[in-house]
Amino acid sequence: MTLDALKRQAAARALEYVEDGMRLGLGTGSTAKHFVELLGERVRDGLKVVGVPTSEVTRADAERCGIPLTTLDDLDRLDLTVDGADEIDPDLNLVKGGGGALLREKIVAAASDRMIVIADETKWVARLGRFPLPIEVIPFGLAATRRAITEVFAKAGVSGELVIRKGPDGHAFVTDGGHWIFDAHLGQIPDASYLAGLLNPIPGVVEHGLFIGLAGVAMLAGAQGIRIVERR
Ligand SMILES: O=C(CO)[C@H](O)[C@H](O)COP(=O)(O)O
Repeated sequence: MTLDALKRQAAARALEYVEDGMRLGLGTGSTAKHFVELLGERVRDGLKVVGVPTSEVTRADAERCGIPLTTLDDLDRLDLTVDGADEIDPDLNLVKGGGGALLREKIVAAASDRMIVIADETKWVARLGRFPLPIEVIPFGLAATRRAITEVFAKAGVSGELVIRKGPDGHAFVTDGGHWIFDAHLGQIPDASYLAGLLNPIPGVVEHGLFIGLAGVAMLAGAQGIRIVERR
């Protein structure tokens, strides 16, 4: 089975958790796109839900699939967010942001009573850090922000190259919020929670891709079927 087929299976399993009347956070990426498409089929069959997209790409996909959309300005809380991830560890801490939507993804996940992360088994890791950690930054004062990030890396016992992400045109990739992204090639992150706490207060850092304590359940699709892992 292809990776894409596994992603669709994980998305289909998460759909079983969706109930009539739910307010849903809609994730971004190739796995979340499957969820949006499958949800759209259910909506066309009469399911009543409303969604908050985590990116402009997902907004366009959801609109195309006929899913009614709203914003976090019009809702206090969401019942459930379903999103993909770049890495998932046994505590269900995540690295996200490979698709560049980490800021809105984290805002939406934090506003949700529950987050289900959907992925193929290749995203499961014993320890986060193999996937370059996305750090969304303000372009102003970039060198100062880079220095501050490097200092907290040393404090957290990690190191690695910080590379400004490029778009297909060769220029800096610009997020939906108008920011840039550093991809931090760390290899491994011994204490993701500690590193997250050190990155949060850096003035030029808008957000980072460490999602600590946000996911409640992971649905991991592999050759043997779907493995469901609940946060301990
Ligand atoms: O964090 C994300 C986007 O910002 C995605 O959820 C993450 O990159 C996984 O994407 P995919 O499902 O395509 O592997």
